[in-house]
Amino acid sequence: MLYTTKPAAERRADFRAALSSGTIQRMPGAFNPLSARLIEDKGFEGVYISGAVIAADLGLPDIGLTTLTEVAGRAAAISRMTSLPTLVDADTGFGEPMNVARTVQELENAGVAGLHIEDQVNPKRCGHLDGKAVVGLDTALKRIRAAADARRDPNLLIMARTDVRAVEGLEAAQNRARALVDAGADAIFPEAMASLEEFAAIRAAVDVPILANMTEFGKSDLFSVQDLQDVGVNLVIFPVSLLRIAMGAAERGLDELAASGSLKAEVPGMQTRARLYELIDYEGYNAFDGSVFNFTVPTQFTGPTSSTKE
Ligand SMILES: C[C@](O)(C(=O)O)[C@H](CC(=O)O)C(=O)O
Ligand SMILES: [Mg+2]
Repeated sequence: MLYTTKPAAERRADFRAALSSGTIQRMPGAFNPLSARLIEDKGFEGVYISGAVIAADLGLPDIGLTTLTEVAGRAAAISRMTSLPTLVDADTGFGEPMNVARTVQELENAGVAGLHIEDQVNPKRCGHLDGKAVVGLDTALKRIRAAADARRDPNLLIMARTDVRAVEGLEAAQNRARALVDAGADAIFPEAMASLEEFAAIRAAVDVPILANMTEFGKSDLFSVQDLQDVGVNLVIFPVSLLRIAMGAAERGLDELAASGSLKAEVPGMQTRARLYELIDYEGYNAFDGSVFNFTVPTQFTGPTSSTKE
């Protein structure tokens, strides 16, 4: 009930340990707080909180229009739903290095295990689109130094994302990754890698954990978790995937409703009422107050609640 009882400090310590375990950490992006619950229930190791998803959810393009308050609110709402570590996308840090310091403290307050700050200029864009621009090395390093100095929990993971690969090439990305680690980055997110060999090159350049971004319709092929682990990647995100899947299903459902006037044909593909209540732990609330769950869920169409569980 009311979800995680594990303090954020413990989730951060867990994340640090997992990243040095040698086993790749799989972090699908939660497109809302409830989907974080699903990610945990299905046995994944962590939850990603995507800036692109927060923006899309607000009906905005992912070009740095969302505010720190919106991102921190969403990060808190998702982080409280899971005992897994959460990693949040802090875009360019929401301003100058001083703003980056405040960003880190607000996101730390939100209970995340880690955050990433990128070296794009503002207005930024999806890292897998053409026409990006990056800030100079000096500004990029200042952002990361400010971030590392601002945290109060030493286990809060400060990840530096570099978008340099698509702008200046792989060698420049390796050099920038090294400099970002020297400036205090605990991990590196090399954006828009073109191949597994490129991930291996970043792996060879730094000795901190590295992330692979398996976003669909982007510049990287969708490598398997095993392939990424084999080239030394420590965590992989599927940032927008669940939103894309859910929106795809919503479109198909609306088409069906418009065409036939009923959603009856869609019901077998829907999450059942019983499964929804299981995920939100309705019964846990009932144990607290017996008057909240004094009904039975109709069995019509409910099916097994955990049919996909092992
Ligand atoms: C990872 C990312 O920063 C995000 O906001 O989720 C995006 C994902 C996307 O737009 O596909 C990115 O810039 O790669
Ligand atoms: Mg982003």
